[in-house]
Amino acid sequence: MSLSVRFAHRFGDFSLDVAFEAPAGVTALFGRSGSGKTSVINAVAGLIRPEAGRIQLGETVLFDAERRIWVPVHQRRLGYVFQEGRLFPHLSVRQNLTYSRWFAPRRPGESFDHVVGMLGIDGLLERRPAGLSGGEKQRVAIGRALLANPRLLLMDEPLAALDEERKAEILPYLERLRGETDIPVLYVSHSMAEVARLATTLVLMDKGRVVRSGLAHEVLSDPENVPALGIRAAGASLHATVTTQEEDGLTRLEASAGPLFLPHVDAPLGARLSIRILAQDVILSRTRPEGLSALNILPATVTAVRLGEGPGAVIQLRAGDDLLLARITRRSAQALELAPGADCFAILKSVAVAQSEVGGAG
Ligand SMILES: Nc1ncnc2c1ncn2[C@@H]1O[C@H](COP(=O)(O)OP(=O)(O)OP(=O)(O)O)[C@@H](O)[C@H]1O
Repeated sequence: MSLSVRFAHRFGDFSLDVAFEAPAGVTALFGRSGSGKTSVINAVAGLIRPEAGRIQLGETVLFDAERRIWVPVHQRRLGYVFQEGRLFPHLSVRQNLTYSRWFAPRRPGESFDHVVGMLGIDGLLERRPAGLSGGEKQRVAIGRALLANPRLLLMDEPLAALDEERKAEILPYLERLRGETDIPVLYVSHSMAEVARLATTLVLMDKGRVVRSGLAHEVLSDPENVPALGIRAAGASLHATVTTQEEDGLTRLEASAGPLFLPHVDAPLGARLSIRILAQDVILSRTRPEGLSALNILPATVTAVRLGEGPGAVIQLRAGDDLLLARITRRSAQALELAPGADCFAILKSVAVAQSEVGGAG
């Protein structure tokens, strides 16, 4: 099932005019604060009624300004997960999870045991929300939303209230959800690390407009999108398989361009991972460097060069089957004669890759 969104709306001076498709999988809405992400979620949820446009989920038209169609919130069959879990404090986890089923249509949906197992909340069922950690509460909130048998899941900054440790604990469950459900998930976040890990589709927003949308890995690895993403957040993902846990604490992985050594990655041998490499953590050389402390040196070919307004340049490279981005100076780009087709070596410092940047390949 796919969600199709096209609408325009005005709040005072702020005008929102957006169009995008969200297929099954996780569609992340990404953009600066005030770019209109929550307003898009609210229009899809039926909390604001846009002035013009059309919103359709599968065969169901939720809103059509011209045909005066407007399905009210409670009939849209949406699951909504907010920043705070908003669980009922007086009910147990089990009662919180089953509560929404009273209102869900009597249709075979996600089974209770499946959802509880997928989110790892089997051990919490008899507890009250007050005794749960923030990450556990969010997992219960996601479970409750799924058990209402929704046709679309809306998640507005679901991890923003959690510390890094709790975020890291919950991300693998969201990756599982992405793999196991066939309903579209609209996911608002302003954390690029989260978006890069979870999104299958990415909608980049700026000042009430969609700047770019498409497959997440394509949008993220396109140097032309770097200004919209922010230079510090720019980067692309390498796919690699865990091959050895080494004695000195490093994990060896095999990417299609060659071996990679990262600080210990907690994943079984054979696991297929997606590793986000920030553009600012990649150094380029035209010849294979020797006597260098960096362990990760991948042969690559330049596929695109984007010279910035200032002294910087962003280079897109193909390394095996993956695309990488490197942020270097314009001066180095010229000195190294980096142009599409040029062969070079991408040098990645292994300690630069944070654990939060390593996720399951979706
Ligand atoms: N009901 C409303 N009335 C007036 N203005 C509104 C209303 N809802 C949103 N806006 C304005 O629309 C703009 C976009 O807000 P929105 O919350 O959608 O952005 P956002 O990208 O989700 O931001 P953030 O990341 O800070 O949550 C803001 O300028 C906001 O003040």
